[in-house]
Amino acid sequence: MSAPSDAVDGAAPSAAGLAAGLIDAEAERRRQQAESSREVLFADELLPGVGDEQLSLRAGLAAGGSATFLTLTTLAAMDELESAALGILAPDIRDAFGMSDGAIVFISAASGAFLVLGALPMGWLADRCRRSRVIGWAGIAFSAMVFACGLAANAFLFFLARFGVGVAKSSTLPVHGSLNADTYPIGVRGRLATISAGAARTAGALSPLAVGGIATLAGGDDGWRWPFLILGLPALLVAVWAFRLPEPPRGQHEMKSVLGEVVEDVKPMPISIEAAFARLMRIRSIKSSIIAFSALGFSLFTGGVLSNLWAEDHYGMSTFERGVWGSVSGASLLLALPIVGPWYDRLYRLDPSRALALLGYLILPGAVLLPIQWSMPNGIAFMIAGIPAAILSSVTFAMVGPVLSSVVPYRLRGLGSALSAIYIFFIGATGGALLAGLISNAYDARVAVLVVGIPSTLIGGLLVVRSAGFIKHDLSLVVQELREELDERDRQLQDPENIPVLQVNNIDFSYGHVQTLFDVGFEVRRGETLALLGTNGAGKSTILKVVCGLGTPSRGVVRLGGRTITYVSPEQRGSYGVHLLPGGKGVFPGMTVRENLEMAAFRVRKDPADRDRRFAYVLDLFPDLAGRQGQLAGSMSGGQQQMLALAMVLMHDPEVLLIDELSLGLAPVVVQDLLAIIERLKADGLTMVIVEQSLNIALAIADRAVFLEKGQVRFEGPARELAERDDLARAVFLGKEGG
Ligand SMILES: Nc1ncnc2c1ncn2[C@@H]1O[C@H](COP(=O)(O)OP(=O)(O)OP(=O)(O)O)[C@@H](O)[C@H]1O
Repeated sequence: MSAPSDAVDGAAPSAAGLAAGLIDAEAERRRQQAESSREVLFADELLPGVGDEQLSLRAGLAAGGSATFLTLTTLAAMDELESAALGILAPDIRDAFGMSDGAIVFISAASGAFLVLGALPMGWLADRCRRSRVIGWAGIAFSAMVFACGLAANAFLFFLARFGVGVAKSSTLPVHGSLNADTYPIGVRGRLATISAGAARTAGALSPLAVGGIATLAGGDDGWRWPFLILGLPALLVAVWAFRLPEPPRGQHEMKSVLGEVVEDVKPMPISIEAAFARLMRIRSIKSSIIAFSALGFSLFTGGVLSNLWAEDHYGMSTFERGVWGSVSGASLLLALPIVGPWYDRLYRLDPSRALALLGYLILPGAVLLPIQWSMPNGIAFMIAGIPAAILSSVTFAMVGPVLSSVVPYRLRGLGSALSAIYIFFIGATGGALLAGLISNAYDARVAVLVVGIPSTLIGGLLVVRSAGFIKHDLSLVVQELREELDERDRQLQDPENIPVLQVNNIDFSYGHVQTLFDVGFEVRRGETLALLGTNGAGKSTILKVVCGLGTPSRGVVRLGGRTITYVSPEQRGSYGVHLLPGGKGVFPGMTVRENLEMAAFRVRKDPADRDRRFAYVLDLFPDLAGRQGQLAGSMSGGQQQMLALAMVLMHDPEVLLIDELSLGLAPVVVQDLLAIIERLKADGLTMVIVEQSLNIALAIADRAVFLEKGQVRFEGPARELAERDDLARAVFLGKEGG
């Protein structure tokens, strides 16, 4: 039941009846929304990577060639070696530069924040450029900055060098993750991630020995510099080799698993970071796991440094002793990784939600293990007791990559990983470092670890378990999107002359938590005028926002001339010819008509011939405005201002013109003038989508109509057929103005 249809029936509903109706309608909307957010559209075996044949590691590696994996793993191992070096050398660097505990904890963990600065551009590059090049250049920068750490003359220069290392390292998560996911089949992602983490850990485990050994051998106050100076060279060699790695088609393994073939987008449209992030944060399994892993980051990143400081200050352990125990801890993780990787891959093939839940259950015991470790009576017991918690958190962190690769839309892999890097390292690592640094300075390292570590482990574990409940739904959306792409590709191949100018397919859209569009879809052909009709609040204006890029849908695709523009920015869509005339006042009232039009011609200010052509066209179309060019826009009538707003949007020479509320609030005589102009635009071949409250006006101008109710399409077809649908037509305002 809805208020508008009651009103049309002519019955005067009571206030209580209206309120009950609204409550019912809201309850129905919530039910529909809850259903659509968990609904699994396809059987398990149709989801990417689920129910596939078991794949041996060797076959998986052979499918993409082992060079990529080996190179990326070596680079990741060097990252880890370098990070571990910092943890081990922290007390020496602190003493060399006369810093406090808080300062060295902050500098070590703040690489996380520096890493975030690079993550966005790296993710953006990963989604649009050849990834091997990005990896090569980032590797070169990394080796240079590591070298600079060893040469730093004071604490500030050391801080700057750490900044450089952090930014250079930021390619690891977005670019390596994206390249690995597109190079190797889904069935081996868990194992590859654990091998990579294992190699990194081996480097990390050897690092304390190597780093401690080199620093002790070099001796003196400056011994800590040598490990940095020596590491720079091999990092440089691997980076140069990385330029030679092959570039696989994006999303190829999801496509092979779901469609049996690869549909390659050869000239993809540029992706807007804002749209990508908006879309990603609407995918619930991604959002929950990203927040979960950032909560975990609070304890994971500061834990190592604080343990080392505590071991030296409280138990009097030397650099070498700490190094040995760090190596033992790292080595014991290696025993766990070969179990978890295959376990994850097997579970994922059977049921992805169980694979994700497994990770959550592995995180939770850490909340009990931490206080046990930090209550140990001596250094050796302390180091041994820390091993189980370190293993569990590191194992689950190794799986961030495979989890994200499975649910992030393949076009957004780089930015998806960048988003998680921002959350994990900026909020998790830096937030954790600041908090732990403050608490450590005010109390001690133990209080810092317990206050920060226990809640973050609990929150992280529970959120990962929660995200397991959404993953099948989210994977089924991946399938739907891939199938839609294949159908579209086939359609374009069969009938290349007949590609619609605008396509809106399977769109879901929410304002915050309130979903307003449900599976909306329609097409507009070149030169066609489509009317969007519906009751108040049905979602008509929202559709226009989605088409012009002011809103990012949580599902579905928008295409312009057959090319996907779902993640393209509004400005860029404007340059491709999609323009919106918003409802309400669309002019600058304090400027003259001429100045308003000049503002609209800003884009072509450097091309006087084109600018003059547009002026001539618009002034010819609106002779009344031609005579009022010196008049202030605000002093004109509502109808004249609407004409000026239309003239301004036409100055952009649109290919698709979207008009919100064409006739709302205008006098009948003005509406007649407007309709004459719309007729002329139609005759000139302009494609238009017009939101219109009046059925009569819609019938007068539109070739086809889409009727919406409560965010769903109830009718799509020739406008005159809508007039014959009594049930729908009654719900629309029968236009006072037009007719
Ligand atoms: N910025 C916003 N934030 C939150 N909710 C919004 C926002 N804009 C619109 N809505 C809600 O979204 C739903 C669809 O609104 P929309 O404006 O798209 O409908 P419409 O069909 O154009 O209606 P009308 O003809 O009344 O403008 C409505 O329930 C509206 O209240």
